[in-house]
Amino acid sequence: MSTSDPVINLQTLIRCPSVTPAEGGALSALEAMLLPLGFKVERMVATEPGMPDIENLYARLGNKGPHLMFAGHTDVVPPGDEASWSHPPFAAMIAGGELFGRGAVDMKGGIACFVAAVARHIEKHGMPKGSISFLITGDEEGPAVNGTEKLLKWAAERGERWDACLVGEPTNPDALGDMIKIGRRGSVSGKVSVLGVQGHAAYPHLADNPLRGLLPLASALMDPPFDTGTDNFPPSNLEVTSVDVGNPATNVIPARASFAFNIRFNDTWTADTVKAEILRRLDAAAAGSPLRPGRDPVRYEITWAERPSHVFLTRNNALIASLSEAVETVTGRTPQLSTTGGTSDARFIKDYCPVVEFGLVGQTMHMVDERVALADLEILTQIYGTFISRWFDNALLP
Ligand SMILES: N[C@@H](CCC[C@H](NC(=O)CCC(=O)O)C(=O)O)C(=O)O
Ligand SMILES: [Zn+2]
Ligand SMILES: [Zn+2]
Repeated sequence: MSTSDPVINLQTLIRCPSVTPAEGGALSALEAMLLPLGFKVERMVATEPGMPDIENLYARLGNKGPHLMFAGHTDVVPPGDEASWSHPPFAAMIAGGELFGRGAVDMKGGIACFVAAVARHIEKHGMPKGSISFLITGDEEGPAVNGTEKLLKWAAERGERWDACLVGEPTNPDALGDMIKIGRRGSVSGKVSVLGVQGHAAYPHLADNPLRGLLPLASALMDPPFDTGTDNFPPSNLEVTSVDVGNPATNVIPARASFAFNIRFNDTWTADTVKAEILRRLDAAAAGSPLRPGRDPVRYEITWAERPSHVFLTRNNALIASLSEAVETVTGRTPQLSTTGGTSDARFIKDYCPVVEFGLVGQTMHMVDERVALADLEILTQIYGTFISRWFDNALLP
């Protein structure tokens, strides 16, 4: 099997229906691509009480340093309404110069190009001047509890050490060469419950409507802005993502009402300081709510989602330069170095080695008719190949 063609690699991967948490044959297909290239491939199943077991894969080519890791995920989000797709989501059909299928850009496409780039490197230059590893999880789109975080720990406990990592998530907004991600904002979620007194809607003086308290508390979290951004990060931003009362009766004032929120925060904050600011805002709004004249302060409870995601910025100039130069060499374009968007598994990898992210154009990720231009698969393979050569050359400089 020729693994130097990213289109064939991607068709093979898309035809494995690996919707989280199913492995769907995707890791086995990847293993079959890596073994003939000389990789030592290991499969690791991660478990957590109350959660589905997840299959992950770690593969290494070479046994000396320097050591470059490629990281990503083979799990995909569900296809949604399959009848709405122009081509079946797991058929990997090609039409009009594009390859259609769930995971085409997020991010089986990135993995297909990793493999093709390594295969071509070996064909052209022989074995790499150090080691290349693939750290691939089946739990990125899900809770991410049995995925990259555990796989890294498992590999590190077996003595694995890495000098740098490239994550192949789709980082480009419009065209290949637009954007490299060099860090990510942090993320904290929580739920606020406002406590009231249940009663008859026609006798409100006998009750205490929690919705009158909820509105100023929710507003106080969203405005004013937490900051205006920093040198390396966009502004922090909090969104109220859900309001829940669960009251089926129109003539009953409910006993409690709650709202959920999520904040993406920059390096002005840590998870702890941003939580403290959220509490400060809630307390101020609860005490001074203009919607409750003459009443006691709003009573509320808050629960935080279990695991915050921490903000990070990669400062390894050699790694960033190797990737930027590779993008420029192949596309003629200078990529923006960005920390925009959501979090990724790079938030776990940054604890082990410097990490950057570059992949396909993300416009159709998670959508019906997710698809990638065949030309982009070829270009990304060339970028990854150029990056491999440059990174090892830089890493081996005296
Ligand atoms: N489900 C995971 C983490 C969710 C990560 C998610 N990331 C993206 O959507 C990537 C988008 C981008 O590249 O900008 C997010 O930011 O919510 C968990 O709960 O840990
Ligand atoms: Zn992804
Ligand atoms: Zn995704």
